[in-house]
Amino acid sequence: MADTISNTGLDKVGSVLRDLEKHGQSPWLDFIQRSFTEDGSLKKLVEEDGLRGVTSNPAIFEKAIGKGTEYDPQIRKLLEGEGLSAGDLYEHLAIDDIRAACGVLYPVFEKTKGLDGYVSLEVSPYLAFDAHGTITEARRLWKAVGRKNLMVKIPGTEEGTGAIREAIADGININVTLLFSLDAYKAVLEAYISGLEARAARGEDISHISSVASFFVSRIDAKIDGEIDRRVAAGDKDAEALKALRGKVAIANAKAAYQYYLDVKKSPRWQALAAKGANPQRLLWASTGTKDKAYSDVLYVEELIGPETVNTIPPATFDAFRDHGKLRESLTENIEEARHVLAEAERLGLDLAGVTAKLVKDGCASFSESFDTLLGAVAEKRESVLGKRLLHVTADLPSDIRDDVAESETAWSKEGLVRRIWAKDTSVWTNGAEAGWLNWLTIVQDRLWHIEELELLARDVRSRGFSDILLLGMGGSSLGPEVLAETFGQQEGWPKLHVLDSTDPQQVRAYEKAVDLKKTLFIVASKSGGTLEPNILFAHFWTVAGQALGKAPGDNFIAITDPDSHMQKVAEENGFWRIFYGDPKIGGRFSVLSNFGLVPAAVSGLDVRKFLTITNLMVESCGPSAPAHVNPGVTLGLILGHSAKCFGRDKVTILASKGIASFGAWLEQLIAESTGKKGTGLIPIDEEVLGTPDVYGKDRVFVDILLGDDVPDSRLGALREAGAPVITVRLADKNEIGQAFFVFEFATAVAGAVLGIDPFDQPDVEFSKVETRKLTNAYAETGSLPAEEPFAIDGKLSFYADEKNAGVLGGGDAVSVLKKHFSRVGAGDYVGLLAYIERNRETRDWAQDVRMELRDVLKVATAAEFGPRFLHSTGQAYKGGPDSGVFLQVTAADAADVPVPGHGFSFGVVKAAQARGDFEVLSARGRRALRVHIDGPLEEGLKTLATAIHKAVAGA
Ligand SMILES: O=P(O)(O)OC[C@H]1O[C@](O)(CO)[C@@H](O)[C@@H]1O
Ligand SMILES: O=C[C@H](O)[C@H](O)COP(=O)(O)O
Repeated sequence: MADTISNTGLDKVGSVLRDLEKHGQSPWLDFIQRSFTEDGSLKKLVEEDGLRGVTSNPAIFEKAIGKGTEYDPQIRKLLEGEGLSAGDLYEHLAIDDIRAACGVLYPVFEKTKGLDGYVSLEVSPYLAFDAHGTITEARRLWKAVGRKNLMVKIPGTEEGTGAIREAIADGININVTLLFSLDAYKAVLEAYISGLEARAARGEDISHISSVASFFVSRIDAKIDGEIDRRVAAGDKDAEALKALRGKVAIANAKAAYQYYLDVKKSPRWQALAAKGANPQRLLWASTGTKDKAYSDVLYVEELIGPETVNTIPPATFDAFRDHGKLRESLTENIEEARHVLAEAERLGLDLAGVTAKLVKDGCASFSESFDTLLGAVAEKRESVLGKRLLHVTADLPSDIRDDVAESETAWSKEGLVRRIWAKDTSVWTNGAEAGWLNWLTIVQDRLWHIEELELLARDVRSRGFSDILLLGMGGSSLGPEVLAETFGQQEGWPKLHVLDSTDPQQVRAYEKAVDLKKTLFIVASKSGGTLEPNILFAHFWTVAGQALGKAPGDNFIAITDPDSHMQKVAEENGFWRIFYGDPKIGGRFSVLSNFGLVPAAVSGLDVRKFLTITNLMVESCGPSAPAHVNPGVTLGLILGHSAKCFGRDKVTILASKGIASFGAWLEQLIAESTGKKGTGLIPIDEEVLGTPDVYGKDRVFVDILLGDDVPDSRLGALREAGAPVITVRLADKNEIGQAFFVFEFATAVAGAVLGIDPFDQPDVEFSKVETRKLTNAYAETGSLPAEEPFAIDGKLSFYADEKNAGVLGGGDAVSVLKKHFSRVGAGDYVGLLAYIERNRETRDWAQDVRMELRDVLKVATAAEFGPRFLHSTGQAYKGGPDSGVFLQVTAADAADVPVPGHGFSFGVVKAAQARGDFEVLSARGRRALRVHIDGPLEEGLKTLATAIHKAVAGA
């Protein structure tokens, strides 16, 4: 079938199409395309064939916009300014086309006094079963197109029917689409009439409202004929009677609908409306292209000609009818025969009601599919036009994972899961409390609307001449700011941002020394406001800043916290300079694009408006109108989720370019705390140096986050060849880091859906907090932590474990205990080194050396973490995730302690209690956990421990 009208025959005098008018039927065209309107072809049809209207649908727009390059210049232009989504772009293009066609048809509209000259634009097919969504969209489109000769197309589903009534009462012209059954048509006509009545009752004019009921024809025959053929082939006893119905049922059904129309028109109820100027809702024959080549190619035009009707004819049929169509008033012919056909169909069990009901469903689904394809094509064009303004996610996957992910993308599209995420539909996850944690989806736009607050703050901070900013917070309140501080560095003329997320006394002192206390702006960041660390860090720095300044330092303190939190009270009571609020519907690890990341960004001199504007491009890329297969957040999430769930590849190994190296620490929390629960989840592995394929098991997926033109580590090639999945996330420059935050947030939500968990809670973190609280309370009461007994001692190293672990590890020297511990590591496990010591360059190097040796010898994934920082990050997964972790906790005697003002304990005590609380929960969860405590100087103890580990695993 031709996609466009050929102009052959246009020169013929007296087009037969024009003569349809003599029978009271208006020919409309079931087709729209920009070039066709622009080059005058549409106008020619109006002038020479008497064309009186145009209809479009998602499948038609898919062909027009989704294919070829005709619309590319406009897409490029539209994307020059603000960041539009695929859905926004489609709507701009479609509305322009509809308006242009409305312009061509307007003379017809005027000449026929509003009877004809309409152009139809369909509401999103995704809304077919959503009454509220449909009416909202119908109103929006009516306004956006702004043409009197527009008809908004609404499906005649049950939900659509309610919207139709409202739209008519509003005075919007409606083309009801996807009508197959007489019953649905009756309901729609009732909606039209009652809509008019409602409007008339309000004393409003009803004479300008126009509506058509699009009754689909050929699709019915295609279905019924298929069933007939199937039964005949199966040797049905009624084969002959069935064959006699082939190609007849759809037309008979249409004729029955027309009879109903005539009856209603005669009714007193209609007459009353007619007296007020109401126009009848004409029947429009849709789906009139012949689908079965055995039939005449003009069957569904020739057989449905009658007064007060419309036939919207597809291009090829239009040409064919012009060429050899015959005119006669066929619609009112042989009504009895039509009734007989319908009765026969019923007698023979062809189930017209069932077929038409299914056709509605299938019709909605297939328009949704076309819309997906269309939006997908637009999204791809958008991505290519935006080019380096967007980060790019690509993946190199082994075929089994690739196929699985592709299948899942199709399922995600079919089930509308992207839109359901945006609609906060909890059934995407566990039907739990997820809806209360989804405002991160819209926070970028929200913050852009309030950007002046942040810009004002930035100006004020700059004018006050601070030298440093010290942010005190944990997890989601610190890791995002830390990425910003490390990625962008100190901005010229702005204070330097430091982030402190530790209770280690040495570390606290080190930060205190690193800043000029008199010229430092302190940010206390805690969403809940109740987290222990920011509260005690506040107590300490409030005291030392006060001492340095010689007065209460409230003017140098800012709080970022959720409304009504304990921290808000603290800030108010102490006269903080400013308080900024978080959104309580965003969890900590999803909060970096809220004030928790933006306030530190603004005060350290980053251009937050630019940052958010760039980030918003990615929000749109992952938006509700970006179908699964072109949605980078979905692709990323599905790969991560499926690799773990179906292929045992649950160690997400993060590699990052030097310029954005700290991103991994933020990503670790997001992935681990979100997915690591109920015995499942993804285990992030950050900062491992790449090795050769032989040091890896089959439990890895690699995520390579590259900046600019950085080339991937050459060793990745060998891993890829060895069958490891490799995802590349490429940022054109650092300013796209906000896009990286968002795309991983979206991906994590998707991976959570794949894993069947609630990605927004953190059930196991709470337990170690409880254990810690018990211990600090005990200390405050008794002046010491409860005594504990090592099960083995070797010089300055003492070993602790629960009874079960101690039983397995036995006594002996350090090497033998460690040997037994690491001998429990098997394929698919990971080793977690959990160090409750100061985190500085030297200790990080130490931990890195030890973990790399363990990785290379044991050939398993390794994590090197510092407490209590990781407690608010990967700690959740270590306790609640898969039982594949083998942990070595490292604690040490503090060289010097720092008291916590106003509390009966010190930082050293808190850190010790946190380590013990953490260890108790690991043990209670049955994990393979060993604690080694270092007495004496730390550096020496770490060396001894590293040597013991080396010996323990040598030759393993
Ligand atoms: O911002 P808050 O409430 O102090 O919490 C800090 C961190 O602690 C956690 O609740 C885990 O303990 C994280 O989810 C969060 O990011
Ligand atoms: O309004 C027009 C309908 O969307 C169209 O006629 C459907 O035709 P089809 O059945 O050929 O897709």
